[in-house]
Amino acid sequence: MLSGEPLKAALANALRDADGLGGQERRFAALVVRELSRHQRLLDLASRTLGHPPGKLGLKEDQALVRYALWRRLFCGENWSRIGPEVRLPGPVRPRTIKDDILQNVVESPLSEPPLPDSHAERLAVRYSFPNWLVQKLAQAYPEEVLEGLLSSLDEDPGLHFRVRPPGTRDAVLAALIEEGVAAEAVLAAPDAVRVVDASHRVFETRVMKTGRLQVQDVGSQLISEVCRPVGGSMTGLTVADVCAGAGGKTLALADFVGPSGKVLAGDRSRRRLAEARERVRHFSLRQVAFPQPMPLSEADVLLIDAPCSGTGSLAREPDQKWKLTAQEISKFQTTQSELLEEVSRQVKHGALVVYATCSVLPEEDEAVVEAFLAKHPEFTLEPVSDVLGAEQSARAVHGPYLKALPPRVPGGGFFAARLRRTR
Ligand SMILES: C[S@@+](CC[C@H](N)C(=O)[O-])C[C@H]1O[C@@H](n2cnc3c(N)ncnc32)[C@H](O)[C@@H]1O
Repeated sequence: MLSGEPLKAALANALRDADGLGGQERRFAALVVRELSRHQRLLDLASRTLGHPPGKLGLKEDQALVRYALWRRLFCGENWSRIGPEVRLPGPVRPRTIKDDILQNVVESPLSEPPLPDSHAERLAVRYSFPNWLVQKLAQAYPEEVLEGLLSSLDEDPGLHFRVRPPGTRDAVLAALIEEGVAAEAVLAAPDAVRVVDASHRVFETRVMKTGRLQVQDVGSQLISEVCRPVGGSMTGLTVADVCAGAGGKTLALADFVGPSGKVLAGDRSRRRLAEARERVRHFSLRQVAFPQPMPLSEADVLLIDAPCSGTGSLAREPDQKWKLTAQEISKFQTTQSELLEEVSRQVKHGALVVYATCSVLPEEDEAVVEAFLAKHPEFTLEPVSDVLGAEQSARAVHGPYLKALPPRVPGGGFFAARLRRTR
């Protein structure tokens, strides 16, 4: 976990091998690991002002312990006046060289205000624990009030959101959840989105969940499937190609939209992710989904390119990516995105709709890719996403012709989508 592999995978591996941990302990461990990565910059600054600069601590484990103690102190809102038993415990599973009196000092010494950087962007980067270069990029893209809301949302646990199935049954699903004693509410930013208020995870044990009436899915991600709809709304019977289906998150929604008389063709470069998608499709018994190789793209009425991207809109869920991403990688993503759009567009039939989408909040992977494509392809026309979104969703998530679902107005992660129609 401390060796630099993606946190999500490292955590899944570590928890799989951790015999003897109960569900609550597993959830706590996962929460803490994400929190320490999320607030890393601020925690390390506090550690430095207390005289324990991160680089000077003996082991990575020591640094993790100091971060943990400071996280409890700064973020847990309790009277944290002594080292907690979970930190003090010795043992082979927790190697460390740091002494208890140093940890005691970390949790007891008065914390002075650190000197604030001169630049506004850098102050935000410290406050919300982001690298400077990334905040500088975002500051060029967003006005100040949007920027601060976005950074503060991406610096918080986004919580769990669900999509109700079949589409349009939100009230009935909410009532059924309440009947089973799980408090949940509608999220107005997407027509089928709900948030479970009850933090106990009991929702996963409900009949509602077990009968396939809920799918875990971010609200902005749900909006991407919504903008694949034709004007007028109904996708029943259409053929949709989900070109970058990954583990099938949007494939399931698209399959629900087209219904048994329609077809979803799902593909992805990664066999492993596609195997997960197959499994989920089987779980939900969606016979309208096929995984043809190669994909017959010219048959599709709608093609979704949910492109590989920097994931800057998902940093609240995968906070370690803040520290791993580089500006060079972002420009590589941009190249891949443009190439994918080119490749797919060559095979699109006349009248078909291409939806280009990302979970990036950086215009260089979003509008810039679309605008460069349109400049070279007069046979495609940009259609406003507001043509197919309801008034509530448009008010929250539309920016010009594009879908720009940004937290906190749309809770969860940040997402982008554009509708490109082949008109010639
Ligand atoms: C943003 S993820 C897709 C998420 C997925 N649609 C969902 O809703 O869960 C992007 C996907 O693009 C895939 N990918 C990358 N390059 C590709 C290519 N050239 N052709 C097809 N898929 C590609 C990656 O393997 C990854 O699964």
